[in-house]
Amino acid sequence: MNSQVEINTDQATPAESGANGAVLACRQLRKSYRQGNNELEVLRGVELEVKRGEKLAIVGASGSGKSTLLNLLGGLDTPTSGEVWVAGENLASLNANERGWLRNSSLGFVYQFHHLLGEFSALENVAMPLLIGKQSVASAREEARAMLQAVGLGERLTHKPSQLSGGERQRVAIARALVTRPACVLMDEPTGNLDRATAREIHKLMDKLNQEMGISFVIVTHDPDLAAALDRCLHLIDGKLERDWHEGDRV
Ligand SMILES: Nc1ncnc2c1ncn2[C@@H]1O[C@H](COP(=O)(O)OP(=O)(O)OP(=O)(O)O)[C@@H](O)[C@H]1O
Repeated sequence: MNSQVEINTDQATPAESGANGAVLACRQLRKSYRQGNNELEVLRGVELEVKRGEKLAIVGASGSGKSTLLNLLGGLDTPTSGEVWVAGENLASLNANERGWLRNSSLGFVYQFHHLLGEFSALENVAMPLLIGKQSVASAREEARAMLQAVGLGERLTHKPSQLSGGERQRVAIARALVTRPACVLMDEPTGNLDRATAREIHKLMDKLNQEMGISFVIVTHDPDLAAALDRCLHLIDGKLERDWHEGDRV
């Protein structure tokens, strides 16, 4: 992996922070699913504030609601009640277009399975969010190339996802999430599908990009090593976020 590539930090300023310097926050967030006559209350008043540059782990048992929470924080789903604030904007106060724009400009997403577009090259996949953001093709390709170099894939620009290894595909997904210089990247089990050595490489890369670009990370993970290596680790228990009692005063 090429760690020598310089990222232009002049352009790396994350989107405006919200109140209290939070790039992402939620208040009294609740989410229930209706199944026939039954109501499944998954989130029961989640409170969260993610500061600029902070790396946060969310852990919890299978089915505790971690992906549900991440989807609400990313504006991909709507809460039953409560508020989500992204870069100082209350998502509920925006229309669908405005929400889409804010999502594209302020947030990045990385999932366990990369969700790259199979018919496009690595370069085209990474350039896509910039093109959606109405950037010119030439500058979108240039920034995508620089970001792929930053994640050590400068030699793989024209490869399609099927021509890349699992770790390389995940690095393309990370490059795609970071290329818009978002305030915060939301990750759902980003290395859950990779072997330990590759996962460790990806974790080091996330650290490097976090330090160089000041981007915040919210990472849902079952990996205790990754959770312990981040700034904070919160447990989703009974529909609420609780600090990790292993973390002492770090929360
Ligand atoms: N669209 C839906 N309709 C009904 N129930 C749902 C829906 N989405 C999720 N659930 C339920 O909500 C609960 C939380 O699901 P979620 O995927 O958020 O859990 P998770 O903590 O991410 O789990 P895992 O660690 O296994 O991925 C589960 O019991 C799930 O069955």
